Amino acid sequence: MNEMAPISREERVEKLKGLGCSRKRVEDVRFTQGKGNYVDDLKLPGMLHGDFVRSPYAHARVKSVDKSAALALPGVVAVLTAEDLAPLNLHWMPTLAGDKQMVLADGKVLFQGQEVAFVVASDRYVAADAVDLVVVDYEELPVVTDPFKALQPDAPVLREDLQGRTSGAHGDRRHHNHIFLWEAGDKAATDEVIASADVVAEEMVYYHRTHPCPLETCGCVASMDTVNGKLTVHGTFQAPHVVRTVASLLSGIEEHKIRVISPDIGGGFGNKVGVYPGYVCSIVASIVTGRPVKWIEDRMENLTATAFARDYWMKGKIAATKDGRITGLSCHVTADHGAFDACADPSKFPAGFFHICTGSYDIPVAHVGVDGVYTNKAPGGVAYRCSFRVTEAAYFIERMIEVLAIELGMDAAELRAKNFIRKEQFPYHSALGWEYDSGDYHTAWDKALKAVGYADLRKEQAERVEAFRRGETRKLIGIGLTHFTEIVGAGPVKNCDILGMGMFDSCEIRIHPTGSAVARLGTISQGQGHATTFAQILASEIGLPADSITVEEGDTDTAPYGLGTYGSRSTPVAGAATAMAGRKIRAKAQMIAAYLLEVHDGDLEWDVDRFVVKGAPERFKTMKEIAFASYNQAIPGVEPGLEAVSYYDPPNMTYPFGAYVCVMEIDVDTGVHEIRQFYALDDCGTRINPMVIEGQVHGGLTEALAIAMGQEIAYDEIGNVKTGTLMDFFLPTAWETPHYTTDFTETPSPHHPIGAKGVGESPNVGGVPAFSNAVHDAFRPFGLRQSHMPHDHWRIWKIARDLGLHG
Ligand code: PCD
Ligand SMILES: [Cu+]
Repeated sequence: MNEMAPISREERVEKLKGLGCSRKRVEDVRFTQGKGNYVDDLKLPGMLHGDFVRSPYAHARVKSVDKSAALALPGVVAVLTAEDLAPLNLHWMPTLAGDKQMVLADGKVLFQGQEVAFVVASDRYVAADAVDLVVVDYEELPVVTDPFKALQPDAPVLREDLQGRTSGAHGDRRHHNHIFLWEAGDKAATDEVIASADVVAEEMVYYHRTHPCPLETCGCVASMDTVNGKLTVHGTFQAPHVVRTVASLLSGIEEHKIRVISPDIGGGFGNKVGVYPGYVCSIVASIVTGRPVKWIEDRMENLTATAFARDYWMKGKIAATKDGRITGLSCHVTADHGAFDACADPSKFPAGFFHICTGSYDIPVAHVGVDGVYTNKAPGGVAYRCSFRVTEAAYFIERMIEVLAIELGMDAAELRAKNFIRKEQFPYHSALGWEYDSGDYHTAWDKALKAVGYADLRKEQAERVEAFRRGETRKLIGIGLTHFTEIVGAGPVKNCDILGMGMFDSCEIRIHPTGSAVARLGTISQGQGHATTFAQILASEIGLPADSITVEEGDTDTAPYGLGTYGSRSTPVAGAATAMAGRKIRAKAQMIAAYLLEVHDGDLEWDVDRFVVKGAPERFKTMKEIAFASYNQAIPGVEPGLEAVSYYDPPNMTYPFGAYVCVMEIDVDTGVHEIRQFYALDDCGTRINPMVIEGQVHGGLTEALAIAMGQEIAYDEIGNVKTGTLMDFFLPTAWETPHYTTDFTETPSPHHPIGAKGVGESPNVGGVPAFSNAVHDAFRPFGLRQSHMPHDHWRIWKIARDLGLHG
């Protein structure tokens, strides 16, 4: 009797664990029990191991490579150099930015750690020993690590392969180390406003070079089945389908004969978007030897040779009226791209989406110009938890606002509120060409200031300064404010492509007869929890419990084509595809239900997990019943089965935003800081899983803490990487990580089928300026305007010293 008792509507909703539910992450059962399956766990019969000979020099001519001693070592199967790859035309490869990059040193090396030869051996240790036996004769060349010096007339020529070329993939080159000048906005109008403004604040804002440093380094296993002609590559790929297409174009192997699999990934953070020489060499080595070849980086290789992030010198001018209305903004960026332009940005945007740098403010005119420059540093320029240079943009504008507030003698919170784009201005067209889809900045800002007790904090800070001046304390208080606007979810295809591949995404759903399902997407989780959250979107759309839906990603033989996961695009693009595919399922289910209930389609309405006859609630068919009928009952005019696929090209990007406040205590004598409070309000539109969002925010804030307070990839004058190990490269642990208070407002995206915006990147975009502004704010009463990150203890101590605070 009891099991037949109808359950309430609320109970049915709850059972689905759909949108808005803090459903526990289904992935964690395997991750917390050591059952994850990462690329280095893969062991194939007869598998060989590859390892690189790397350049110790940042710039040198390679006069000869002698591999005889290495080849003589028992267990060594092959040693590849550029000469071996040249006949296959694989000694250079295209980069994501329209440049090309050496796979193995071809005549010279251009950065420390560059790949010179690839040793293949029966085990990893033999390979490493053989690396030491390869004798390379180098002739050192002058090194440039400073992008400004690289542009001087007498700077050494880095890219001899480009000599005489006056234009590149992104237009004119005006110097042998110049890559491009990219511009947006109205220069003449901006210059005019700045020239005649009441107040102009000018500053050089540097966002230093850093590195995503995922816990799992990059790697792959390439396996050529010479009998069937099929190549399988397992690897740490954030965009498996793109890797397949590129591998096909480069190797000439037909795309259906290539299978790319991203297994579990131990963090990506943008580091695993690009194509690395290790992938190409492993594939070639597998084809040559007919055996599987594994290549896995060590930590130093990852930090010194794979994609770095940032390295933007941003010279800004911001103009305002006396009472604090911003009237114009200009920015010129000198962007250090390293030895090859391998930035991961949509083709049309060599500076990514940097021109979101007007931020959350209604700025009538603006102009940006970005000069890309070659130096003797590692190539890359990936996101690292920012969609395509948005972190740089947010840091720039949030610093400029602070500097302007100093210039105006105005409170920085008030200055922000005065210039926010107002709610009724959305959709808002920015001076640099974006259409912000939605936002409600004042509500978020007021909520944040109220939550932290802003007025009281300012009072406490002022009292502390007085006490400091009286010699009663050596600690200052800094209040770091940030209001950021993100831009995530590339496409649309008409604006955004990578190597000509349009940035849509996809979802394919197959409902099984008993009412469970599998959904496959073109994206790939690296820890974000897609298997949990995408099932929730679907549960709400099709009325089957999330627990009955398996989400699969990362196998190009089974998943529909998609552009992968980075730039917080999975929710805005693949998440939308998931909802749309779900709606197709529901449309077919409605036809089936109408037949079963002997009514017209239009007489049915959807109710949580079933179709109900309007006005007759006792007559319904559940999704589970419909699924069974779809396979097992002949329905006139309807094909058997219940499947759908959606390829979704978003009409616009989504614009998440947030308001962050960091309260920091700084010891003037030691430079040691303590974060007393960190409040983060995020608005990512409709929230799929609040717990996953909170986890994303905690992770992103901790990366922001790292970047702002200590993490950097630093070079000395001759191009040695000074921070190539975790002894020197700051990676915060629970010890350094403060407590975070998270909060939210919910402003749905008007164009996304469920109103969701991305969130994964936001905490980094907003976090870095919040931490950095707190440091600056502590010393503001003593005359500090701008000081470069990272703010490690030594640099903070130096600020205090330079301001004369050490007595
Ligand atoms: N509204 C909403 C949104 C979102 N979400 C969720 O959250 C997450 C995220 O999302 P998104 O934002 O969309 O993103 P995606 O695409 O998925 O991802 C990406 C990101 O993600 C982040 N996070 C993370 N986490 C982890 N764990 N790991 C990793 O690696 C990572 N990474 C990082 C990065 S860096 Mo780049 O690449 O740089 O560009 S970008 C990035 C997922 O799960 C989702 O679903 C929800 O729930 N809701
Ligand atoms: Cu990004």
